[in-house]
Amino acid sequence: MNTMLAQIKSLPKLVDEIYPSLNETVRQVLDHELCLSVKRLFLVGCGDSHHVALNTEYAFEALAGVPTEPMTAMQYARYGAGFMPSTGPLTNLLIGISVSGAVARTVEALRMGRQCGAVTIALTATEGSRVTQEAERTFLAAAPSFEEPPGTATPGVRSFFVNQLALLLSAVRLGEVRGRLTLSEAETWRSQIRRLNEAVDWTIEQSESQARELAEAWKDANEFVFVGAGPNFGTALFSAAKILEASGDSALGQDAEEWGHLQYFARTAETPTFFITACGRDYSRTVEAATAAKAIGRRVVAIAPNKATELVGLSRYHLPIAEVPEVLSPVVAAIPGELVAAYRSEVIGEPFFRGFGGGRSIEGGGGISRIRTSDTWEVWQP
Ligand SMILES: O=P(O)(O)OC[C@H]1O[C@](O)(CO)[C@@H](O)[C@@H]1O
Repeated sequence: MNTMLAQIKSLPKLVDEIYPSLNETVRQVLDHELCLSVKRLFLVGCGDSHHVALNTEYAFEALAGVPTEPMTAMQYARYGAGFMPSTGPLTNLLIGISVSGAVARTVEALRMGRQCGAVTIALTATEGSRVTQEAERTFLAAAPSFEEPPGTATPGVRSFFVNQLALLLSAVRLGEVRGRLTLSEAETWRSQIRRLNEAVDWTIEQSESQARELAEAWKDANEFVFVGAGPNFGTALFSAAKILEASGDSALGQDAEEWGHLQYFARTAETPTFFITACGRDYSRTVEAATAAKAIGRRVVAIAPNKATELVGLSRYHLPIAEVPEVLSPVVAAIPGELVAAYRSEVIGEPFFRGFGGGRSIEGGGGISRIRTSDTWEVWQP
């Protein structure tokens, strides 16, 4: 049984299961006083929890009008927190994102943010976890548990999806209370978020067979590149992360402009290169980059809506995503990469996370990599 595929296919129902409680929690955590006073927002986390911050920066800026900085937990904790502008109480808002609530660097980021005067919120699936002890407020957002054979570790897609919805609803809430959105505009955004279940369902149905075919046809590939911009730069990083976790292949997420400055010069001609776009502000540059990629022999794939005819025309495979506003598009755009990763692992017979062998260990969330027990700033500070 491919548990990653099963998780992907559970996503449309997950919207129905969690939407009402998420919406309620957003209202409680983001009260009027905070919504009105905040001047800037820092979104921090590690891995998928960093990618979701990149996915939603655009929503906070466009829908809520709040300047937003998505940062890795490391960058914020050690190089950001101490340099936030001193604009007074309740003006710097820090949301530390950690599904497990136990990742040391995100705990440290929340601690440093609080010490430096930010309002701190822990967005987590784990009640009572370390991040909740560090932050002033907790935003609990958990996917209902998913039946899996005992001892199975599956690359996470459900928790990431829940966090995408939680942050998009937070952006709408901020926009509504701050008067950036009218009540009826806010309701329209909420109902579009609510209906993402249909868009996700459609995307899975339309892209699954192409994802499987591509995984079988390109067994020989030993590297995968995902390219995206704006909110879908995070999708590119996340898609590469799923390949690394699922099949262990070298995989890279890159910005659509940066690709032309860097990967364009990579020696291996036929690297599968996936261009992810919702046909938004990025589209003209994405088509230019894909044109160049095709010209130098890359195996080009489009992860895009059907209306992306120019991009699709350049591509060997098209994994269609539903047409939704660009600001919401990472919710659907993450699906094809997840499907490719799930099938790639199956086709080459590679266990998820390398079965945590070769010196790796699952306990402590990564064992020797010390993602949960790493020394924090106070311990090593000179
Ligand atoms: O959201 P969390 O629990 O802080 O985890 C962050 C990252 O660390 C891992 O749990 C393990 O590397 C990833 O799955 C995740 O992307």
